Amino acid sequence: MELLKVHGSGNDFYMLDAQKMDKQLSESELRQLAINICDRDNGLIDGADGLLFVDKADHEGPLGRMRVINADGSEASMCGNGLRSVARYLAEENRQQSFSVQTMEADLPVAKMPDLAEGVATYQAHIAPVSFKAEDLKMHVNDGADTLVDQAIAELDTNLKFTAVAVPNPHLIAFVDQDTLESDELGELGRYLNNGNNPVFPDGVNVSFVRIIGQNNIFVRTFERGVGYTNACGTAMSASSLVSVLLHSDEVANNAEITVQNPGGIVKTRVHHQIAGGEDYIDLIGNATFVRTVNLSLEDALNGDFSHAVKEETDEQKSYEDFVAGLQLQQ
Ligand SMILES: N[C@@H](CCC[C@H](N)C(=O)O)C(=O)O
Repeated sequence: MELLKVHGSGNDFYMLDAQKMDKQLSESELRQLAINICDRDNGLIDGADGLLFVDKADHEGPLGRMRVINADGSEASMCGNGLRSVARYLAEENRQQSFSVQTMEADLPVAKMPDLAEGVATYQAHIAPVSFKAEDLKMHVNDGADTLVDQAIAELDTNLKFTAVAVPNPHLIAFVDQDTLESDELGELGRYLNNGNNPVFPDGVNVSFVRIIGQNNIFVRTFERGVGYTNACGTAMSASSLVSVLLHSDEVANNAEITVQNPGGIVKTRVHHQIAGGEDYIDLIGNATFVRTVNLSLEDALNGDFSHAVKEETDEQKSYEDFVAGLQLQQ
């Protein structure tokens, strides 16, 4: 079995192509594989934030299908950073540069973009569908409110105001100052809202703190459902860009290129908020770095034995690190 280690802005995954396997995985095997491989202490090399499972699409149109399994074995409906790496993988396997990828709720357009820097392969992913409805978020706040936009949550012990949006995985977003951004208040919220038995988000939620740095320039830090703190979360950065346009349009503009800084580097977004009606969507542009290939037996991986894994590093991680080091990032 060959796995490909990839990342988008430091949000890292192992990618597995079902069509290159000699047996079909059961659902329980897929989840156990994700849990074993992603473990940061005992997993495959340095572990990962999740497993990207690539397969052929089950209908005409898309070039392939992406499923994303979090490090805890839960499956999510979408993965923005992962979709860019899947797009690159399918582009190179099929010699195409613009196509769609089947995801849980939609076939999403993806495209190769000009490299952000030498050796930094760059792709764009279309992030949609977008919903602010409590039922789509599986959210129960403020006595059954239908939406949550720039409001306090009565059920939480915090003075912060939040906006909840599904893209389509669920995100809870608050604008904060630098001190709060650097505190563990994000972790406290994230751990509680993903503890599996809270009344607010019983299925969990990705929680992000956002600081507006300047004109069309934001910083996003995320505690992810099913993972914990990550270097970046593509859907969270996309959702945060949309909410920034809605609530801070004087600083973050619709239909403009937004720089989104994160602990793992940067991405670019472009929000398409359909003022005259129509579906909102966000373009997410950023690196799709291939770090290494790893060969190991499926049996070993399912047993959590990685002692016989054979790895081959690329030189792309150095290119990405040089790119980030060269950025004039504002904190
Ligand atoms: N990091 C991903 C999101 C992965 C799924 C998320 N943790 C969830 O459970 O919704 C991204 O880049 O969007």
